[in-house]
Amino acid sequence: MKIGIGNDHAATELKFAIVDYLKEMGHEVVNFGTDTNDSCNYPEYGEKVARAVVAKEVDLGILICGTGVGISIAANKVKGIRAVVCSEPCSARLAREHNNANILAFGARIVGEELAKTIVKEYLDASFLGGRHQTRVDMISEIENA
Ligand SMILES: O=C(CO)[C@H](O)[C@H](O)COP(=O)(O)O
Repeated sequence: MKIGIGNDHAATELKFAIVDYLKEMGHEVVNFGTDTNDSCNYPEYGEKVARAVVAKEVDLGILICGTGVGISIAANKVKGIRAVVCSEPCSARLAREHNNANILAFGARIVGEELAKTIVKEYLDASFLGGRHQTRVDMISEIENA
């Protein structure tokens, strides 16, 4: 898959580790994040990845800030985005299976590198189950269109 990744200054090292991990797994990665530790503003990167996802320039997005919270809030302002913050792998898998989440977010100040990799793997290995879950995802889209 082609994965868009974005991060702020709190998550630069973890971003590099996740980029390497994604490439090891055979994914193509587009880096929209900062590559330095200089203080910056997470909404910029959340929006960039979100717009790439809705434009289908990438298949899915991964966002990392200090907590994963702010950057996912920013991404969720873009129509069509279902960004989720996950600090453990079960939620990451179910976010894909039930919610068809198109962006995974987590916090570099919350999860360590190995846990982050497990969260990413569970998310990417899962597939949307459709059925009753499609009905609910459609209802979320209707809220956006109201
Ligand atoms: O987690 C975040 C947003 O949810 C940011 O990474 C965090 O707020 C940055 O904080 P600071 O400027 O103090 O490094």
